[in-house]
Amino acid sequence: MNVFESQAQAQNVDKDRRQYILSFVSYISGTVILLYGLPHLMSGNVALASLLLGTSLTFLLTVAYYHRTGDIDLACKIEAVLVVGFVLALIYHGGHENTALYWIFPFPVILFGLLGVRNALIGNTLVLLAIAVMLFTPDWIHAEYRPEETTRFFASLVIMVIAAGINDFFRERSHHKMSALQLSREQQANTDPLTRLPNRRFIDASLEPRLNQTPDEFLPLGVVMCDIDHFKQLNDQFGHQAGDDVLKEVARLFRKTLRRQDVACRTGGEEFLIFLPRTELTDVHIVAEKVRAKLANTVFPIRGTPHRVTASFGTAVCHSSGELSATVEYADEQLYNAKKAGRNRVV
Ligand SMILES: Nc1nc2c(ncn2[C@@H]2O[C@H](COP(=O)(O)OP(=O)(O)OP(=O)(O)O)[C@@H](O)[C@H]2O)c(=O)[nH]1
Repeated sequence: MNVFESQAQAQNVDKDRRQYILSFVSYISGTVILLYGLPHLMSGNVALASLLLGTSLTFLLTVAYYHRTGDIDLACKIEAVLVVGFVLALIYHGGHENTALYWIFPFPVILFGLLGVRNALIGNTLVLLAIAVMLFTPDWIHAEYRPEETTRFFASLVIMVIAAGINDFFRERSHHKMSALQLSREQQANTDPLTRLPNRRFIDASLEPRLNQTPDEFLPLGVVMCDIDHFKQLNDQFGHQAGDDVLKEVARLFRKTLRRQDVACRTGGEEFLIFLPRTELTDVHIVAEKVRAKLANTVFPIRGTPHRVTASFGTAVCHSSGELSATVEYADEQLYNAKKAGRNRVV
């Protein structure tokens, strides 16, 4: 399990941005192109009307495809291909009274929004090359542009692509920096500074929301509550620093013993909660027993003398996303029973 969620949240923010651009291109541009195309249909300009109405329809179909599948990457790629096709076809045709060149400017910017800096730069460069070929070999195209118009248009389009590329490059870079900063803040807030394990806040801020979002990834969720035995005595006898060293060593043992998808959190002084995704009670017991035995057999050198530390464990299993708190409470009760029954055991 990815313990910290900020990376995924940053990706969601970026996905939202691309979704807005896709919707803007599809709904706004699609509608404008449709309204622009209808009069040409009425006036019998079939070629231009088909180009405009066909583009408008395919824009709307692409956004419908996205709403059906949720596949933003593919939807943006399809939309980008349509944008490029529309631009080239419009330049070829010339549009209404050969005014096509005036309508092209927004589209390189749209490509940056849909594809990201790298892919949009490649796409825009190819489009520029294709436009250059079309404009500077006028015999190949249907439209008739004035030579001075094509040169100025092309120069300003190149500047536009460069400006949009620079703008998007720095926007993307600051987005990455901000998400890295957010990730590090989130990690700090959700991490116990002594043991570097996730803390109680992590459970509320990250684990529980994820359990609610994707319960199948977790359920049945094994819960083990663990509490070091006679820790006060150890602190009193050897000092707080020795107690801290033991806590760090216990955290290290958890990391070494548990699976990658399991999460051990430090929830209180000498109290830990271990979450075992997709684990039934029998296996929860086996894991807790393995941790218990490993801890009991570990020798802690405290002030130069070997020392042994034990812990008690309470186990439970969460079968539905709404039951997490109740399951943790039950594991706590089981821990109490383990303490009552003599400590250094799993109940
Ligand atoms: N070194 C150290 N000690 C801590 C920390 N947090 C809590 N403690 C100590 O942990 C001890 C917990 O003691 P108790 O709750 O009485 O539990 P216990 O002595 O382990 O007894 P049982 O749980 O019944 O076996 C207290 O002395 C706390 O001061 C910490 O971060 N570092």
